[in-house]
Amino acid sequence: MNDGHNPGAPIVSLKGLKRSFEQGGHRIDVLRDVNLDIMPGEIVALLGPSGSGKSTLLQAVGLLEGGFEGSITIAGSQAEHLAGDDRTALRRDHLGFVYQFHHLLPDFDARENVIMPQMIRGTPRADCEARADSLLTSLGLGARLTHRPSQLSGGEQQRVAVARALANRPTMVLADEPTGNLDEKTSDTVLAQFLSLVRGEGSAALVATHNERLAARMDRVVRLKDGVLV
Ligand SMILES: Nc1ncnc2c1ncn2[C@@H]1O[C@H](COP(=O)(O)OP(=O)(O)OP(=O)(O)O)[C@@H](O)[C@H]1O
Repeated sequence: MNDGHNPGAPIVSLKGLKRSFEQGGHRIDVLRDVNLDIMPGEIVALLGPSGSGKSTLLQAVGLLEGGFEGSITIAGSQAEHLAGDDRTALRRDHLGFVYQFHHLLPDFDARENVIMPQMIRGTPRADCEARADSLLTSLGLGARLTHRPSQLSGGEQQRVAVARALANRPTMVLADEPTGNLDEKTSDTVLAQFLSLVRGEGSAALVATHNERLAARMDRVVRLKDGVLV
């Protein structure tokens, strides 16, 4: 991982982050001045009404989109101007992603979906499979390793996506409404498993949600309002 990172420093630091979009000839300032430090291992809930910019903020931290102003530091690296392979490497070495919809590959089974990020990194297949089986088993899917997404329930699919996000031992997991597509009971179970796994792994996390009750289970809650965190 990044080796210039001082363990006492934030894993993510945003300073003066701004993002605007043109909509119907108008400019809307979605992020006006976002400042946020997340420490290693800290799990932060990102709350805000629909359209307040939660996904936009996660895209900034995930180095998924350009067009931001301000400073984005990830694991000690100044990331906002990184491009190409350097940007990809920082993302691959430090970040894991979970979305509202699982985005699993339909033709691959649970284990194969989870090993994918590690294979891309060049980890030997046997090590990838051992890691995948251990993650899936700790999420209660030990008997589902060779099931394809279509053979799994929504909650099971989302747990596979959680295992995939953690496969490379990310320093930080970015989750955008990770249980937003599940019924309340399943959402509670999957979120509890997600939080316990992330804590056990020592990863930090930034989790966008509408759900105050779920947010209260995290270490800290930040709220996006009118383009700033309050
Ligand atoms: N690529 C884009 N082009 C134009 N406008 C955009 C773009 N992406 C986001 N927006 C606008 O930015 C605002 C914030 O969107 P964003 O998806 O970040 O909100 P959100 O808080 O994640 O919402 P939700 O909770 O509904 O997912 C919205 O008004 C949206 O329409």
